[in-house]
Amino acid sequence: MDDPVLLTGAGGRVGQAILRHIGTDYDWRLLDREPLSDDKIPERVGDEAVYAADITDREAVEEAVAGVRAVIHLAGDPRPEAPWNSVLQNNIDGTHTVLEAAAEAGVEKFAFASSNHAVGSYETEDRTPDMYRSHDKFRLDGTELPRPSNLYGVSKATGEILTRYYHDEYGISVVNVRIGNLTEGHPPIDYERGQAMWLSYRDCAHLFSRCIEADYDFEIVYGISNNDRKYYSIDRAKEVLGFDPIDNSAEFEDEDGDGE
Ligand SMILES: NC(=O)C1=CN([C@@H]2O[C@H](COP(=O)(O)OP(=O)(O)OC[C@H]3O[C@@H](n4cnc5c(N)ncnc54)[C@H](O)[C@@H]3O)[C@@H](O)[C@H]2O)C=CC1
Ligand SMILES: O=C1O[C@H](COP(=O)(O)O)[C@@H](O)[C@H](O)[C@H]1O
Repeated sequence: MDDPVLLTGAGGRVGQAILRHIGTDYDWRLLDREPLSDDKIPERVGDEAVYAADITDREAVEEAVAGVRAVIHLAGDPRPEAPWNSVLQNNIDGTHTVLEAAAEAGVEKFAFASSNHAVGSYETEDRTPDMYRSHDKFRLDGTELPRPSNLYGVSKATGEILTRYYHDEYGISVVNVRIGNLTEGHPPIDYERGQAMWLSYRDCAHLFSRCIEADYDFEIVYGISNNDRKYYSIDRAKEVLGFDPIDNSAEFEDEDGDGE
């Protein structure tokens, strides 16, 4: 098997979506500040590959990243309403620490869990709710500047800028995945925005496996399923990563199917 892949934030929702679907495909190193219970760890992953550490702990991160070929960096405060102190420490300082350690260790690929909230302010009053509906043609495609909708979004946009610097300065291949709304089993109910940016668990795992496998330089892509409703283009993820999502929130629409 190839060199290991480090997954930070392995115990969370995105981490578990990945491990449930592709947990046996890679030689994982798993890092989370919370101890991982046995049911969260794929069978083949031994204790020596599991790190209970904070991503701001440079020494611990250096140990976890030594000899890995790729990093999927998820650890952080995921709350859209998270206060500045928390996003500064967990999302900005933490991401900086992981990038520093990865660059120093000569990691080849780095996938960063960015967010829809990095661009949430494109959802202006005059565009919504139409942009959440399948007839609407408005699309963000990853070439636009960030327009964060909260301080959490600011921290994710800052993470993207940090990855840009580490790509340009150290040559590490980077893909920023602006993840939509990961919900298990079915899209969010009675929440059009969430349905438009739904990412199913299996599509999420497939997308991050493509981030490990594909060749790229620096990318910003959107991570949503193959939804009829959408305001994020997934063309770039398809083209560069070979992303081929199979779920679609329209399959769960109400009976009249009016998309509203
Ligand atoms: N779930 C979603 O729909 C979306 C998630 N994201 C991003 O994906 C990433 C993962 O999100 P979720 O799995 O939903 O969150 P989660 O809260 O379920 O998982 C995050 C994990 O990271 C760990 N963690 C947090 N801060 C840490 C630190 N300083 N050091 C070490 N471990 C730390 C937590 O213990 C937790 O297990 C986050 O960066 C989030 O911003 C982005 C967009 C949408
Ligand atoms: O970045 C994130 O986005 C999702 C979706 O945002 P929401 O405002 O529509 O709920 C959110 O659920 C997740 O916690 C967050 O990390």
